[in-house]
Formats: sequence, C-alpha cells, structure tokens
Amino acid sequence: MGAEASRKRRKLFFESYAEIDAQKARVKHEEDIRKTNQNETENDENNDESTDVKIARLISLYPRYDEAALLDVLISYEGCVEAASAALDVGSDADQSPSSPPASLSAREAAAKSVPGIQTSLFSSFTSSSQSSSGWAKPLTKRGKTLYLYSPQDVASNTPCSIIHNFLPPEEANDLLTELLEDAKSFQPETFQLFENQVQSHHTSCRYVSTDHEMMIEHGAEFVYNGIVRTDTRKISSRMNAVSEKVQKAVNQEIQKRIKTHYPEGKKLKYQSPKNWEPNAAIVNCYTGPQENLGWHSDHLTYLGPRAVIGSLSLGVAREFRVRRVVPRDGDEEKEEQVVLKSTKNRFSDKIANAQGQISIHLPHNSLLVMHADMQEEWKHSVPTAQTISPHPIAGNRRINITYRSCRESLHPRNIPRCRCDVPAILRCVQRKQGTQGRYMWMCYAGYSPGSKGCSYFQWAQFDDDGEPLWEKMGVKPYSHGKA
Ligand SMILES: O=C(O)CCC(=O)C(=O)O
Ligand SMILES: [Fe+2]
Repeated sequence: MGAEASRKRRKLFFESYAEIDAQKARVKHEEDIRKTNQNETENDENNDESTDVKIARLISLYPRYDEAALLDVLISYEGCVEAASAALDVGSDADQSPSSPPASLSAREAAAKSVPGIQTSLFSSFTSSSQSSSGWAKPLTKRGKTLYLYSPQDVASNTPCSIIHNFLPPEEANDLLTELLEDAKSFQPETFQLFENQVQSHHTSCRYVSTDHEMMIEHGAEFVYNGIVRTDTRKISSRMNAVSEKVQKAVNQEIQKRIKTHYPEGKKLKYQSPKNWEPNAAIVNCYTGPQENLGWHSDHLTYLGPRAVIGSLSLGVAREFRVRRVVPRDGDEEKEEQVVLKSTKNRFSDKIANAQGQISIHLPHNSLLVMHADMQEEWKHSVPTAQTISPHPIAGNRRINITYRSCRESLHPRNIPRCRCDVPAILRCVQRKQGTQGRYMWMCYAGYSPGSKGCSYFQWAQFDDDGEPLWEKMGVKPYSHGKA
C-alpha cells in the first residue's frame, strides 16, 4: 500500500496523527499497568514488548489490515496481541487463514469486525442448556465473540439486567434530554490516578444529588465516587426529580420481577437491601461522538453497599452497553487484592475475564436499563467506542446517560471507616479469587486521588443479611463514632 493511501486510511479512524500518537501512548501506558498486574499474578512471557513491536507482530500476521485498524483492535484488547489476534481471527471468515482476510475488507470494516467478534444469530451461534444457581440462563457467549441483544426478553434471560424501551412519554424524554445537553456543556472528563499518572476519562460526567443537605456535605469536601474525585456536584433539577420518581417505581417493579423469576427460591439475594429502592444520587454521563467511551468496570459499592441496584436511563444517540461475567481464578490472596485495587484505579479489564465473551445490549433513546443486584459483584460493564452512530434529531452526536443510585445512609462518607490517609475507605468485592470470591473488603482510597500514594489499609468487611455494615463485629470504628 502506498504511503499516501495508508495515511488516508489512518484518517478514517483518527482525526489527526497526534491522536494516533496519543492512542499509542495510551496503549503503552495501559500495557505498563497490565505488565505490573501480570508480573504480580502470573509470568507472562510477552509482557515486555513495546506497542510498536506488538503492532509489528500484528502487521506480520495480518498484512492486509492497515496499521490504524490493527492499533484500534489492539486498544480494544488493552494491548494484548493474543486477544487482538483471536478477535481478528473471529472477524475473518472462518475458512480464511489469519493472513488472508477478505480482499475487499476496508480498514473500517476490519476494525468493525475485530471489535470483538460477530454474532451470527442468537439461536444458532449460542446454545444454553442449563440454568445458573442464581436462576438466569448461563451466558450464551463464547470466547472472543459478542452476543448482540435487543429484546427485553433476551436481555433479562442472558444478563443481570432488564430493559424497558420507550420508558418516558416522548415529550418528557426530549425535554430532559434538552435540559441535560445544556448542563453537559460544562461537564468535565473524570480525572483519576493511575499509579503515578493522572488519567482522564474518555467522556464527561457530573454527579447530582437530591437534597440541599447532601449538597452542603459534599461541597465542603471532595467526594470520591467510582474511583474518581468529584469536585463538581449539582442539585437534581425538578425535571430530573420527576423522572427519578418514575424510575423508582419501574425499578422496584423490575426488582420484584427479578427476585421471583431469577433468584434462588424466589428470595432476595443475601446482602441485598429488602427496602424499597429510592434513588438519592445520580451520575450523568455525556458521550460526544462515536469515540467517547467508558472502559470496563464495576460500579463502586462504597456508598451503595453490597448487591446494589442501579437504574440507567439513556437519551439521545443510541449506543452499545457491553457486559461480561468475571471469571474467578486461583491465585495468591494478597496479590489478588492488589490486583482488584489496581483494577479499580484504571478500570482495567482482564483478559481472563474475557474468556466467556461479551454481551452487547443495544441502548436506544429513552430506554431504562436496570442493573440488578447480581450485576456489580459478578460482572463488568462498559460503553465501547462505536464505529458509526446515527445522529439524533435533538442530541446530534451526543448521548446522555443518567445512572440513578441509592446510597445507603449507613455508608455515607461520614459513617464509613477512614484509612491512615484520613480518607474514607473504599468497599470492594473480591471478584476473581476462587475461595474468597464474593467477600467484601475495605481498602485505602487515597491512592485514587491525584498526587496521593495511599496506604496499605485493608479490612475484611462484614454485613448483616440485608447488607447493613457490622462495624462492631469488624472491630472498626466508623469515622463519625471516633469524633468527639
Ligand atoms: O453510560 C452508560 O450507559 C453506563 C454508565 C456507567 O456505567 C457508569 O456511570 O458507571
Ligand atoms: Fe458503571
């Protein structure tokens, strides 16, 4: 391919060469982190390669894909050549060798095919024969493949989520969208600490709370949420509040349905709150254009408590929401905890967690997705970059998402233990370690705030059956109890 043609094709993916370099730097940075994680958990023979070497390896394997497309795939797989290569193999016709992609495959198609796998049909590609212990069908996913789901029935049967399409009366959805698009003009990307570097999210967001009381508390001090120091907290508007009441009603109905149809013996899960779900905070996310995204993560449980339920309303441009189950594996307990901690810093995915493939849920304008109590502890989710988007008549190329959350009073920052850095500790669930999977722990949070290193504070968490903290049993003094 001529240099000029190659440059043109690169431009299909990136606005500028600076962006390619920035992407490469990002991959390199992510690689460094992955390398650190892997060094601590496993001996990976491939982990000292630079991004350029990895790209060179992919180019030699897939000579007919251009560099930008391969870089895109490598980014999707967090710098793991093997995973990227597996995805490209899936993306190629089954009977073609990796070095012989279809002759007509453009760079855009190559990337589309490679991120990450193609479902042919829900019922022909995937088969399910058994139910998991929590009652829902075993995921129908396969390694390196993505199962695309659209219908509420498919979503409820195959994921820990349920979805309601056309949730609000159309005018109400449009009015809320218009209001939030205006608000979002002053949203900022999230900044979080990734070891010694500060990293910015690839979308903007803002936290909203429902009462003046919460506003006063949160304005005095930085509020750490989802691993991010949030200095901009706003008050929920009357329009958002009216919608919040509808979300509350629908989410409570969905929770009851879920308990009856999916959970063992039709009972709520251990640690799930038996109370009516009442949203008192929201994070509003704004994704401008197809490249803005949110990486793999589980939502932090620090203020929500175990078995949290989240109502997530999508407005504007339709995007994909991906979920994948976290697969437990064996490893050293202490190192595993460090990995969990680090993975919250960088919202990093784990190639082992990818072993069962991913599920993509289509999120159109005015859809309410409920992430149920079986979600955060056992699954990760993301909003990936899109190859193309259909402009929305009001939002243009933007998508607004509101995640309504119910923070527990018992886990308010003033009530939770503080580590030696004098920062409220973070609550995490062990997701991957066989043996301790499902156990909760309190850890130092300070390492998340830019410029701070953090301490090694660690304490197993204990809760009653309804997910309320048992501070005394843990021998922990909540912050406010220690105050005069
Ligand atoms: O934008 C979305 O649909 C998901 C947002 C999300 O996962 C979050 O705010 O934690
Ligand atoms: Fe999330």
